[in-house]
Amino acid sequence: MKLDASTYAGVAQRAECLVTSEEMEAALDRMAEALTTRLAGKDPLVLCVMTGAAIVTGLLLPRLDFQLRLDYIHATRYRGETRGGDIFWRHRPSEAIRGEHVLILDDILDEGITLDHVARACREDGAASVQTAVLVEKIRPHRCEVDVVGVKVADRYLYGYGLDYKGYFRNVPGVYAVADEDV
Ligand SMILES: O=P(O)(O)OC[C@H]1O[C@H](OP(=O)(O)OP(=O)(O)O)[C@H](O)[C@@H]1O
Ligand SMILES: Nc1nc2[nH]cnc2c(=O)[nH]1
Repeated sequence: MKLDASTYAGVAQRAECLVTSEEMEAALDRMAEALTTRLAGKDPLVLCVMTGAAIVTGLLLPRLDFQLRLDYIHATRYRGETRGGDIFWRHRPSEAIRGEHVLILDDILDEGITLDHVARACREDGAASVQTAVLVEKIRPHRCEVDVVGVKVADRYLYGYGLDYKGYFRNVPGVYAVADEDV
C-alpha cells in the first residue's frame, strides 16, 4: 500500500530516534568482529533473510575480511503490517544449504518466531552448523536465542536500517520508534 506524502511526513515527524546512525555503524563494527571470531576459516554461507536484512547484509559483508558466500532466504510474517501473523515462505534454498556452515542474518529479533523458523528449516535442510545474527534485538522475551546482536532496544514498533513501516522507511539511517498513534 502506498503512503501519501503528508502521511509519510507525519509518521516521520512523530517518530522518536532510539539509535543514531553513528551508534549503528559502531554496532556493525562490533558485529563484524564477533562474526570474524566465529566464522573466519569456515567458508560460511551467509543467508540474508529478505527483505529487511538487505541493509544489514550490505553494510556488514564488506566488514568481513574472510572467505564466504552469500545467498538469501525469504520467510515473512508481517507483510507490511505492524503485527506478525503466520510464517509465509517465499524462498527456501534447501539444496544450497546442505553441508554448509550457515550464518542467518536478519534485521530484527522481535518475538523470535521468524528466526526460530528459519534456523529450524536450515537444520532440517542439512546445514553443518547454524549461527544467527541480528542488527536489532528488542528487549522482551523471544522464542529463540541469537548468537550475535548489534543493538538492544525498547519493545516498540521500529523503522530504519532495513526495518519498514508499511513498506517505507527501510532506508532511514537510524532506528526510530513509531508513535503510538501511528502503530
Ligand atoms: O521476531 P519476529 O516477531 O518473528 O519478527 C522479526 C521478523 O520481522 C521482520 O520480517 P517481516 O515479516 O516484516 O518481513 P520483511 O523483512 O520483509 O520486513 C524482520 O525482518 C524479521 O524477519
Ligand atoms: N519494521 C519492523 N518490523 C518488525 N518485525 C518485527 N518487529 C518489527 C518492528 O518493530 N519493526
